[in-house]
Amino acid sequence: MCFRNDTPYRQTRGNEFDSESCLSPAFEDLAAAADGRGRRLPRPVFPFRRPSQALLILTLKADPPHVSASCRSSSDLPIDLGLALRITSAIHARLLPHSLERLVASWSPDGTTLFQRGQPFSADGCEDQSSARVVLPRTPDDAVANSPDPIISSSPYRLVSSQCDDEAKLHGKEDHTGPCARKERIMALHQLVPPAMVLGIANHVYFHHFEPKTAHYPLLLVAIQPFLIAYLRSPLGITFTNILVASTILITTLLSSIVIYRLGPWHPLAHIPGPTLAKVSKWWAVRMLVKGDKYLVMKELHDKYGDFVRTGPNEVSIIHADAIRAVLGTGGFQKGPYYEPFSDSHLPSRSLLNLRGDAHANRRKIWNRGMSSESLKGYEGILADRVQIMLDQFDRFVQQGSGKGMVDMAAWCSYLTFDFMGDMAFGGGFDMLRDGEDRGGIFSIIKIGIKATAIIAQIPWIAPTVDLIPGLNSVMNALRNFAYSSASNRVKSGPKVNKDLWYHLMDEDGHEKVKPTMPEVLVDGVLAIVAGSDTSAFALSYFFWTMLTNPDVFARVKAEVDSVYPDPEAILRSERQNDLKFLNACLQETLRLFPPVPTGGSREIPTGDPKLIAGKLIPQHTNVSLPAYVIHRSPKHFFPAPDTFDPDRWLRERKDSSEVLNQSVLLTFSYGAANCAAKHLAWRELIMATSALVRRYDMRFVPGKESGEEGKKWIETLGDIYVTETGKLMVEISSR
Ligand code: HEM
Repeated sequence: MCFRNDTPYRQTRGNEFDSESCLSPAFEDLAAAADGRGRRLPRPVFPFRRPSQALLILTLKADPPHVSASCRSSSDLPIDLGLALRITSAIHARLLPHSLERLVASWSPDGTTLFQRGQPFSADGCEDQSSARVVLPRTPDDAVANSPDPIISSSPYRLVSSQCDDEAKLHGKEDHTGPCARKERIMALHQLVPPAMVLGIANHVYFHHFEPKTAHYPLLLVAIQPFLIAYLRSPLGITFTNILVASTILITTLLSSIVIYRLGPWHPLAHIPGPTLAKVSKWWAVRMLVKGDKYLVMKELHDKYGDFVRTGPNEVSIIHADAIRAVLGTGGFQKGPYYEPFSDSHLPSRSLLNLRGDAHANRRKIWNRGMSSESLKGYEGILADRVQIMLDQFDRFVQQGSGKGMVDMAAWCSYLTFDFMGDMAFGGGFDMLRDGEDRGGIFSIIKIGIKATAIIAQIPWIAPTVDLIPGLNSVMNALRNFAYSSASNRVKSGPKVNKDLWYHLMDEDGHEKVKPTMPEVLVDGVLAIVAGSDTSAFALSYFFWTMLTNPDVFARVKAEVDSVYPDPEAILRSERQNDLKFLNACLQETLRLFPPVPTGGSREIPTGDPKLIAGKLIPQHTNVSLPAYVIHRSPKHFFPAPDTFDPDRWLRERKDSSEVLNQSVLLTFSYGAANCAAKHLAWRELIMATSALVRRYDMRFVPGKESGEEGKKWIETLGDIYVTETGKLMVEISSR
């Protein structure tokens, strides 16, 4: 018995391999399983489809010498060994190349290599030449193409592969680029389809049940799987095309499965109407945030669908009056994942806006002390100083402009509120009013920060991943650095004569058993600036815009302010502010029509049974939002003319029974335990700034080629980015 090859070979007759008794029982089992004739092997180590694929794993586990010991005749040996080698190569060439070498070497009686890899082995003189032909594979493709395994060789890939071989033989050369080779590759790609589809669906089921809190692991998982599929399933292994095809199929199946589930009648929110795109993905809402028209879209949707609209796969927007107490009131729900990105993950503490339950109640207690009537009285001096700087600057513009000054009212209102909040939270820090501009750029940083955060808040689970991307978190870094330096200045300067918000948040008068930590005060200081400056600035801008677009109303406001404050020098004293009834009504009406937080965040239904909200069952983990802008304009709550600026609706004695003024749905400052912590402070700020400016100046839209038409269109520049962003509001001022 002999084997011949180009490489050294050995005659085996007469040595121990001749013996019939050397057939190992282990190998006999494996061989039987390999061709599917004998009893099946127990579960293979890897979940391979074919019994023959399990062969080598078990063969290798069974120790290669058994393989060699089993060979009785020339035909046995090459078939079985060849089968093992080829299958090894086809499936494990990358995993077990050394095992392959070892297998060959250990078959050789003296431990030397009998064949070399890649060299053909023929069995001249052997009993069964046809089946004895062994080609040790160069590549996994070779291995499959030459496999004597009936299962491998009967696969579509094998058929094409052998046709290609035949064609190559016919033409006397191998063609790697021709149609045959292409067809061969396509057939190989087919092998990727079923596992990629199965994994796509499996991923959906997994993500659905174990909702990921970050995108790290899902992204990693989805990125790795195409490699595994290509590696385990394709005869061509990990190639660029294989990865591309496997990922495309996997991701397409995953997305299709998600879409089908979300649109299907089995979804727990299927009973709530809404736009199809919104039901499918929150990316729909990202588009609104980028455009800034969320408040308008929500209004349109509620006009179309009614009180309940499904605005996301797991999100419902409600404008029914009963929902306000159910969601925000006592026994309502906690803030949902929407708020997560609003926390600075680099700081060990969360701001009040992002605390829940007892932690929120404890911190809110400190804030409430800082917002008591006594504390507010203490802040008046700080506020009056800043309003005075604004008046001085405006006077200067009027003087320089020979009696007429031109100001961007939106910008100046922002300077006022930022400077005031800086004084309150960190004992100073901004001087935008004095500079007439935002020299430090902090103003724009905050704006960009809020917009970016509001966009990410639509898909909060990507926030931690985005945070890892260098450069993208530079906005938060800048804000944090600003807060750190302001805080250290405030600590150095010590308590102020006028107690500021920092004084209370830091518990400098020692009310608390456990003093708040520095990071806690820091994040709340930043919150005060972010939550307190933009909102109040927009409220002021809206007010002046509504005045300028309603000159009759403006005239009545002026008359009231003049009569309450005949002495212009007394305007910054707050004692008589409550007498400004019409001004109050105008502010109330402005904020009804244009709430500075137009659509806001959402609350999450906790794990457990569905909750009944305004007559509808809302399932667990649904995020419920109550869009103030839409609620405030509903004819069910404000009638007649809910879209019209009509301050008198707040003062009229209601004679007409059809008139509706449902104050209980006003969400300008939100509602419940987590409503605006500084509502009263904000109101005082609005009254003081508006009355001072109205008392001192006449105003009109800057006249120009469109005779102030541009000014009237200012309202179209409003963008809803959780708070509001606006364009320039150019106003001509002159002394009264
Ligand atoms: C016209 C001006 C203001 C308006 C319209 C306004 C509106 C709001 C609204 C709607 C919320 C709830 C936000 C939510 O739940 O997502 C809120 C929360 C808050 N606001 Fe204001 N705000 C104003 C001014 C201020 C000022 C001046 C300060 C700061 C000193 C401030 C501090 C806060 C804080 C700390 C919270 C979080 C309260 C909590 O979660 O317990 N706000 N505000």
